[in-house]
Amino acid sequence: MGCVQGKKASYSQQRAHIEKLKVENSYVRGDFNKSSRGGADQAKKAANGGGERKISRESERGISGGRRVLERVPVKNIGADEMVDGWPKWLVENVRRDVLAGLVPKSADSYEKLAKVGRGTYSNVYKARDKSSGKIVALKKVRFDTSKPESVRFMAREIIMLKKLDHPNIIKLEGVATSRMQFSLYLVFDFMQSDLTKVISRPQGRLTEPQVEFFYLNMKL
Ligand SMILES: Nc1ncnc2c1ncn2[C@@H]1O[C@H](COP(=O)(O)OP(=O)(O)OP(=O)(O)O)[C@@H](O)[C@H]1O
Repeated sequence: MGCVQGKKASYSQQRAHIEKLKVENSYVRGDFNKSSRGGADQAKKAANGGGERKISRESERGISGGRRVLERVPVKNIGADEMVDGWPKWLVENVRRDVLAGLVPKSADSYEKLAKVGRGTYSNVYKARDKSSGKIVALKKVRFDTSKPESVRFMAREIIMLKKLDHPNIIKLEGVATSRMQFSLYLVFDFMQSDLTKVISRPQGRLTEPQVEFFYLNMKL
């Protein structure tokens, strides 16, 4: 086992590599609750004919004399996305047709958000109910730094892979929903009641050896 692990990149190495790729491809890092609220406010404003506003973020520009030089740069206008066939224009213009093939564009308004259940490095995850079917799903909100083609294509690759993956141990991508916030999308997944982190940190204490073996084998399958 040790030899196998020695040859392959560890989970944390793989994870670090993915995080690096996301940074390089303009995913937006961190908690964007405030921005999300801003987005909702802006959507309301837009609905009222209130127009757009610029938001800015601190971006690392370089290191000078050992100190990080931060610059406030305008990132994007928040307002309604221009839509093409139900999808945001910036999305259809930057991904291959097959990425969205078979996906029916839904709006985030088709879901009732019930609770925020998790936070990824570049996303917030919500438990939500599909208003038409009543199904409980997980909405993973991914936001992009800008509408840079490479950031959208990076996400498109993720969608292509998720669409292909069909395995009982891999959570299924149900669809993609559009957001009221510009340059932002929801990936819609089956809702999982628990995950390995919750299982490991359960109040009953450490897992037994057979349980560890069970989870290990399932991860390898
Ligand atoms: N399908 C789901 N059902 C229930 N909870 C989920 C689901 N997907 C993610 N979560 C919750 O959200 C948390 C963060 O999600 P995830 O692990 O996918 O983030 P990540 O891979 O770090 O995301 P990012 O793409 O932003 O890097 C998970 O630890 C889990 O608690």
